[in-house]
Amino acid sequence: MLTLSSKSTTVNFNTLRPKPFGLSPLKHNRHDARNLDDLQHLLTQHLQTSLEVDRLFGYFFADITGLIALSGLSYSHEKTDLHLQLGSTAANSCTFPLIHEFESLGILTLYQEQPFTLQKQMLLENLVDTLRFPLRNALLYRSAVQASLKDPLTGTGNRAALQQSIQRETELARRYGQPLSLIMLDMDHFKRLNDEHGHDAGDQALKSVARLLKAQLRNVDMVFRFGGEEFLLLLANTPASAAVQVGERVRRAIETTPLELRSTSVRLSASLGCAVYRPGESSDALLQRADAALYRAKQAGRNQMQLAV
Ligand SMILES: Nc1nc2c(ncn2[C@@H]2O[C@H](COP(=O)(O)OP(=O)(O)OP(=O)(O)O)[C@@H](O)[C@H]2O)c(=O)[nH]1
Repeated sequence: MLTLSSKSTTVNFNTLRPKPFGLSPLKHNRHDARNLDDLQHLLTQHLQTSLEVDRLFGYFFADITGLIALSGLSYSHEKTDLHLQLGSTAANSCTFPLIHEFESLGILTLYQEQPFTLQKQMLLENLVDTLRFPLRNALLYRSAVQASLKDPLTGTGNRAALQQSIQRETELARRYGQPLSLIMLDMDHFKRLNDEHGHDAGDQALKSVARLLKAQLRNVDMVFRFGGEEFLLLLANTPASAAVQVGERVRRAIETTPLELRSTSVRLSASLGCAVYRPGESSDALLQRADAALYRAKQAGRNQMQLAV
């Protein structure tokens, strides 16, 4: 069911659908009415050409604002934390919960300076309807892509995601001369934890550490599970001095957050190696330097961070 609510009204369009476009100026003008058909046709065609959510809304907004005055739109899909806005917000808004077979595809809000007439709301509802199937497909595609880049146990990025991100971030750091730091983190004595408390306890420890890492970092920092009990933190726009602080914060958070198991509580620790990107060096070389620093941290007694040379 598609329902629409505006600032002051809530309209169920299942009951209103048979009504034609009504008394708006569009109704009296064959040219405009033809354009509306064209618009619906054009929209349907455009929306078939992309599986990317932001592009779909880009086409949608560009196409309908060619005929209908709107200031902007916003779209949010809470389930996937997807939010986007095009144009600008305005005094009046019209909100469309997008639903496909009982599944929420998100909420679309359209903005304009003038109040929305009922006719305009109905017209927009018809146009919004063209989004439903393309949007459903785009959301499915997006979640498949995201799943393929996530480590299923910890929800952090996986190795494939790391490859993409590190290429992009080193390229950006090189082009804009911004500092980029990379921290490689390896849990200490993880084999012992598995051996003494079982593999499930080891898995719980990895999940707990992933949570701690995410909690300690900024939104723009990236966390990846690099190997079994190894994580990688990619800190964009972060020089060595700040990376050292981040590393120490993370190390301390792990050290001071014991893993609570059913019958006991286990202390955890991790060793870290940090390398700061040198303009022109390959991502592999950067990773190798972080790895060498991590090795030194292990050699020096664990539960510490070493900076790469
Ligand atoms: N529970 C669990 N254990 C894992 C996973 N991936 C790797 N491991 C275990 O992590 C352990 C890593 O052992 P080692 O490489 O010897 O390292 P360590 O025992 O942490 O020793 P140091 O790194 O030298 O402190 C192995 O026993 C792996 O089986 C996982 O997904 N879950």
